[in-house]
Amino acid sequence: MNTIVSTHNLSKRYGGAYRVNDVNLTVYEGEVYGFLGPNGAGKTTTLKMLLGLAKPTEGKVMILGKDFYENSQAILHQTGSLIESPSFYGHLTGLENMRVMQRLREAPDKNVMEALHIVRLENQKDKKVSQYSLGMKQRLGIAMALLAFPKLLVLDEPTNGLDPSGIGEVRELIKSLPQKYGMTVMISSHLLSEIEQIATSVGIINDGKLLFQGSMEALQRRSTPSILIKTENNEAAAKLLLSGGIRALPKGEVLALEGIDDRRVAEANRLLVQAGIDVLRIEEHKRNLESIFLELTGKEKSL
Ligand SMILES: Nc1ncnc2c1ncn2[C@@H]1O[C@H](COP(=O)(O)OP(=O)(O)OP(=O)(O)O)[C@@H](O)[C@H]1O
Repeated sequence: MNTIVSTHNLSKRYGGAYRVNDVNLTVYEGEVYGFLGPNGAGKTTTLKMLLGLAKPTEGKVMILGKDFYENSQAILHQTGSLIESPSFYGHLTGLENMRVMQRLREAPDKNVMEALHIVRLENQKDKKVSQYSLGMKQRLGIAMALLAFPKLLVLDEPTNGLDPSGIGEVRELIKSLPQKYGMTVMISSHLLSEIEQIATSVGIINDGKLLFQGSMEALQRRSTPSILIKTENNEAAAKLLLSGGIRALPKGEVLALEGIDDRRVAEANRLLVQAGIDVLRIEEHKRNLESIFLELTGKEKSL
């Protein structure tokens, strides 16, 4: 697998504090990489550094196999992005705005209509952008990012301001880009549910630090349920189970057995009963991705 983006100890300090701290990202070709974190985690700052919109305090950015800061012109030519709110000429139509961008990006004529078609703005293309809704503006921003049909597309919270049907459309659009156009997509969001539905890989950032990076499957694997057992003597039970190779961690009134299958649950139960320790309760505690995310970020309230 080709690496399209990698960062090495990427850091950014604003004032006295590190807002992005030693971040090592790896994004492979053809992925939709979800960059997830609560508000203020450092997503936008990281994405800006990938695109030369903010200067790293420390660290290195490699894009398409080259050092970004030594090859920024060539790399930006193969990159499309939408960072924070898109800016437009309100007195011009959607199409005219696209034409301005087309000239800047030296993109072929046919791309303009194709990009407008992808974001479903063909029928609104002759309206002035000042009369566009927020969702239409967001879609025009995505069309502009798509205009050169770049190898790498970077979208910062692209569904912001969209209504539920708009969110669904943009989600489907993003998911189709790797297959249809060979693009690699990075998309940031503070919503786990959104990333879960779009991304094939995930990076989770909080307080400037990358807490998890891997495939969506790897993240989902961490959500195996734990088994909670309550006995009449948890301390003795934990010792006994450990001697049988089963780790049981005390959690309040119960013992938690992480990541074990049904057979091992039966074995644990048998061990306890045979040793004369009454088992009062066995229950399954399902951990969902939300709880893993909260555990990683420790930010329950901001979600
Ligand atoms: N130009 C700047 N000057 C000073 N501090 C900044 C600047 N830009 C960002 N920060 C700070 O850096 C931290 C990370 O901000 P950033 O915008 O990267 O977060 P984020 O994860 O994108 O969150 P959000 O979803 O709210 O935009 C915040 O504490 C923010 O206040």
